[in-house]
Amino acid sequence: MAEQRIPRATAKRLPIYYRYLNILLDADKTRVSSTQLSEAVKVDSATIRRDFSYFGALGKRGYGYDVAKLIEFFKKILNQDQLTNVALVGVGNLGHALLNFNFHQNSNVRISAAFDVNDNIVNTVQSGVPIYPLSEMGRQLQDQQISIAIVTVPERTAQDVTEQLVKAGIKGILNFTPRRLSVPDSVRVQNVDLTNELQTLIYFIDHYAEILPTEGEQG
Ligand SMILES: NC(=O)c1ccc[n+]([C@@H]2O[C@H](COP(=O)([O-])OP(=O)(O)OC[C@H]3O[C@@H](n4cnc5c(N)ncnc54)[C@H](O)[C@@H]3O)[C@@H](O)[C@H]2O)c1
Repeated sequence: MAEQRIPRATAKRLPIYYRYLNILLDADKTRVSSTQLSEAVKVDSATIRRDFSYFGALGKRGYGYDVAKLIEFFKKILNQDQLTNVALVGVGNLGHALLNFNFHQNSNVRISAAFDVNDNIVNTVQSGVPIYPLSEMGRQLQDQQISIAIVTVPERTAQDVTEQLVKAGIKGILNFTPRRLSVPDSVRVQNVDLTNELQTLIYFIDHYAEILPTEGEQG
């Protein structure tokens, strides 16, 4: 990832830009203006220009941005020029869905190892991903150089699993459980809560339907 600190809202938009730039490249487009990008990704053009300026990517007036150069640029920032392996802990309903989805069709992230306590699925391969017992977590994470884990275990075991992940050297956790996890400062947790997202959406539709979303809410 980029060394410089960028606003969280900007970081969240980078994959959206990257995906659309690849669509342009596939369509043999060599350049794009911030206005065209804005219409496609539904982020206002001033925000796009500001986002790009954090990385020193400055468009030329009357020319716009060079698509291939931007892609190369974002590829590095997003680590798309190398495959990032991530682990999944808890292969139940949600875990299975994520395994089926796997990420590598759309990005250079893939789930390369999954862990569970259920004897019926441990030591099997699901959607092309091996499921290991928890006892193998430390070794697998180290061997596969995995530093990110997705946690989809029941809430009651989430903290315990987190502690094992931290012990195994994990640096980032994508937490799907309702439990707010305690981790050392060196570990970053990103919470995903579909109910919360839906409620936020309902709130905005009910209260602000006529107002365009601002930067913080977009993307
Ligand atoms: N964030 C969201 O939007 C969202 C949506 C749905 C579910 N969830 C949450 O995701 C989690 C999983 O939900 P689900 O429906 O897939 O549950 P599930 O019961 O179907 O699956 C849980 C899996 O975790 C395994 N497991 C239990 N203890 C474990 C441990 N200590 N180590 C490793 N694996 C363990 C179980 O064997 C099972 O395979 C729950 O916490 C649920 O609340 C979140």
